Amino acid sequence: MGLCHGKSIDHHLPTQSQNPAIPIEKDSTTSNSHPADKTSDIPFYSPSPLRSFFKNSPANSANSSVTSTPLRFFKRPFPPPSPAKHIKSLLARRHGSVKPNEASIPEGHEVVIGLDKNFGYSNHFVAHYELGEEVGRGHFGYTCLAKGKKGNFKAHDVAVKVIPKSKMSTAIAIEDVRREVKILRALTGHKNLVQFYDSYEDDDNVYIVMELCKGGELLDRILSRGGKYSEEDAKEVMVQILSVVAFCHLQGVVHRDLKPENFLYLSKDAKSPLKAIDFGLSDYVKPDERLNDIVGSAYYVAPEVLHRSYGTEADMWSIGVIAYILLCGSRPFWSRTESGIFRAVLKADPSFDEGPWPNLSPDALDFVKRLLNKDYRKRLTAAQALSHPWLAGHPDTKVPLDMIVYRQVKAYICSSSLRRSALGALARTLSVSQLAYVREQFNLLGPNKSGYITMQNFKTALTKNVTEAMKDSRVTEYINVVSSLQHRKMDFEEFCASAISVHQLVGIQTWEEHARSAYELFEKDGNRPIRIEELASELGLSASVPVHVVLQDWIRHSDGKLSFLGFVRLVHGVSSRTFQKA
Ligand SMILES: Nc1ncnc2c1ncn2[C@@H]1O[C@H](COP(=O)(O)OP(=O)(O)OP(=O)(O)O)[C@@H](O)[C@H]1O
Ligand SMILES: [Ca+2]
Ligand SMILES: [Ca+2]
Repeated sequence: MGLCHGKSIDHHLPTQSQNPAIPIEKDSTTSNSHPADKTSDIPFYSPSPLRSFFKNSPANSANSSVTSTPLRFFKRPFPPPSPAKHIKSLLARRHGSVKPNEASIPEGHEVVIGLDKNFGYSNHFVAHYELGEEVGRGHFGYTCLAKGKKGNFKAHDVAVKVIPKSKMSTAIAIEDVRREVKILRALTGHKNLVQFYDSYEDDDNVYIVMELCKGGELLDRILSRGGKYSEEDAKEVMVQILSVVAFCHLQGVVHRDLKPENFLYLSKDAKSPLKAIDFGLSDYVKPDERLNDIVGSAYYVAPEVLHRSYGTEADMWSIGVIAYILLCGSRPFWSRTESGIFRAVLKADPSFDEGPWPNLSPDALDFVKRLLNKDYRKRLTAAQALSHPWLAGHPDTKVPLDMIVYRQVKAYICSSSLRRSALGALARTLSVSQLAYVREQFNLLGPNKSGYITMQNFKTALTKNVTEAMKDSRVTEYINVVSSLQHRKMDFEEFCASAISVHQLVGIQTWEEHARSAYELFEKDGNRPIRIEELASELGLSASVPVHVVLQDWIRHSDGKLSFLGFVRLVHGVSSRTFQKA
């Protein structure tokens, strides 16, 4: 669990102004000298031994003379954040009385009565594997090398994450481990996801056996380059992260702890694939569902997670933070204390003024900004991010099906004819390149020879992508219910109107122009005189809404047709709840 205690870049990036020649390795001065850093002298927080793989690498030695580390690294030292205040208490609630500095207490120290710590996994770990040296540690688990003794894995090297049962002192902590194994087991078959092999248990531990990643953490590579990537190298990383996250989201799984420590390279090779690990905080989420528990790592946590209402978009924020770090080498939201970081996440805009941002491509800037949008509705989804012009030309970019499209289309079908025609006008203002992602999604849905799709196509397309996780997350069930409601055909033009997200369009620079030209088109063949009562009923507003008050500006007094404001509000989509909230 990486809440605020994950290894931070601070531990490893000494400030050049203090000591320009310090190679990037474990920095004992920063980690031990700061009084707030209670984690620094804890065995669980020592840097992963995998770092030693890098010690003699050319990238690492070259780094000792790095001069291009961005300004923010020079200006102030990066003491680790102080232990969490309110978030720390949430962590404690989740994991009982476990405090970071108790993380290495021998098994059996905490006696918790009444918790069922039987997972139903095989008891024969020792018969199957020979445990070797430790290769990494996290908050509640440590990972060892192991060799198979028999069966398919005989003489094969694997990684085993060992999670001591003594650390599972609440039902939630036990459930987290159960879910971690279940999700890892279910999410098979993506090349950027660590391959799960098996799970075991004995009286003391749970053992998760998986593919061994020998290439170290992404964090190590970032550090070994002085924290800055060229755009091309950053793209390489981003495409892989987005690809696996788009896959998880389609399966109805939100990772909730995306950070450079949780991506490992399979080998030390420069071209090695990157693998997502650590599904310890992951959860299932249906397309319309909102989660509310605050989990994650402080630097990477999305604002809506702190507001306790979030979905898969929270992962996209974390990816935005990773992208920002890759491209400029410093964190977008930084403070000395954890509560300060949260304040920054909620209120501050990341800086794009200092070097190297002015020299980066406008596409790179736009990409990062559209991930670090505080309004989760305006943020890119993983599939959209893969279609973003910054990555679109990349050879490994393969855009998968995006559940947001399903959500949009469903909302469109349930909308009034007035709104559908307004959305149609808006879609007609978008260029072919702006609609490239919608076109890709349409093709993925497999239109028939005449170029039409129905909701049934969503079901068929999803079935092609189904894993156990999709069943566990009940995404399939959700699709089944809705597809039985609607069999209407839709051509590409109508699909565009239905699939575009107005909230996301508002986030682009040219929104105002689109809205104006769409209104002109709507004026020509969609706008008509409408009474307030009729409008209210088209919008499906309940009787409790004072329609003459809230809708009066929606109608143009000169001719009784929809005003520009009414048009804009209409395309956003409204419900009685919108007005009750206002
Ligand atoms: N498949 C693997 N191959 C090699 N090393 C691994 C593997 N899985 C995990 N590790 C190492 O073990 C470390 C801890 O694993 P993991 O992040 O899953 O543990 P955790 O206790 O859940 O961590 P956290 O404190 O971030 O929640 C990783 O950071 C990594 O260095
Ligand atoms: Ca974890
Ligand atoms: Ca981890």
